[in-house]
Amino acid sequence: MGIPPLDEVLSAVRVVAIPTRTRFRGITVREAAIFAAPEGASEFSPFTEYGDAEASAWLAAALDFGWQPQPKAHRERIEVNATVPAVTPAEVPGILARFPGCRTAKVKVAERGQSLADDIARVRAVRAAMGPAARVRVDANTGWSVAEAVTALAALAEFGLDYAEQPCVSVGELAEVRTRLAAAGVPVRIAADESVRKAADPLAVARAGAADLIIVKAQPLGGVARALEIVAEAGLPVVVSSALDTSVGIAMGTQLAAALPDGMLAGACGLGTVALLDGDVTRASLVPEEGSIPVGRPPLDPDLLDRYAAAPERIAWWRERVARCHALLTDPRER
Ligand SMILES: O=C(O)CCC(=O)c1ccccc1C(=O)O
Ligand SMILES: [Mg+2]
Repeated sequence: MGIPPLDEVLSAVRVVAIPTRTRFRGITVREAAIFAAPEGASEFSPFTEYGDAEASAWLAAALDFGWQPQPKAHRERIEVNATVPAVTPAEVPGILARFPGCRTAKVKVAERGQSLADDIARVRAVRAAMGPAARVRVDANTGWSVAEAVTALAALAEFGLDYAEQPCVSVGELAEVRTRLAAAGVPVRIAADESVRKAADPLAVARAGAADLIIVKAQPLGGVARALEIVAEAGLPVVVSSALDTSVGIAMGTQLAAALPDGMLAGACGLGTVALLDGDVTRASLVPEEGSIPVGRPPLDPDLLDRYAAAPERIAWWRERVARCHALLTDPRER
């Protein structure tokens, strides 16, 4: 894949700072670099604490989506899950209301500073609000030890869980949780997220048999085409997810989900998160309607790019980050 020259990339970039409607991952303002690129709008939005080596995969994805033709879409809409941050039970109905028609919810658990009792109360509130037929998932974002994961998932299993996403940090721990839950007769599947998107080897988890399914995200995996290769090699069912992107980054996710062969998708995708933002860069936001979002590339809105423009020092910071990551992708001496 040819990488466009840095001056062309920098002349296409805008930087936005969009408030979130609810604190998520400790974030209350989401910053993103948005490109008005030849193939359509593209997004580069690694979290600000990520180093350049990790962020450069996100830039490869943004340049691929903005400058290269994308694979054929096999579907027009993508079913999405409601994403429930680590809120109190009283806040659950308000969060779910932003995801109209969604029959699957993914609930954040194991948040730092909270207890298992908080997680149980939150999952109970989600199950109560959605009814017995809904699918309920949890995402611990590596927050548990093996022992904590087994205890927590045995307790949460009473609410009927579709799967538990990344209960622990390492591939070895995921495998152990999976084995211990099976031995204890606890019917909870394990999904790998960080073990795919942050690992030097995204296929290690599949090779080790450490998960029942994998979460794939286009930006951290280096783009739609690379993510499709990983899916094909992993041979496990897939849920496509995002990283709290604007509708432009979500569009990259819909492109990936729509390109997957039938039968690979393990249910609703985690692509409904524009509903958690208090703004966007397009008037055609990819927010859930009747439980799904459309596949496609929404046009950038110049007024919204102005309204959410980041402060000058943040724009400079992002432009320098783009330049450093671009160098990592193009200059062999940087490897
Ligand atoms: O999968 C979803 O429902 C939404 C995306 C999500 O949870 C997320 C968003 C930002 C950073 C990390 C994660 C994650 O899946 O761990
Ligand atoms: Mg996750």
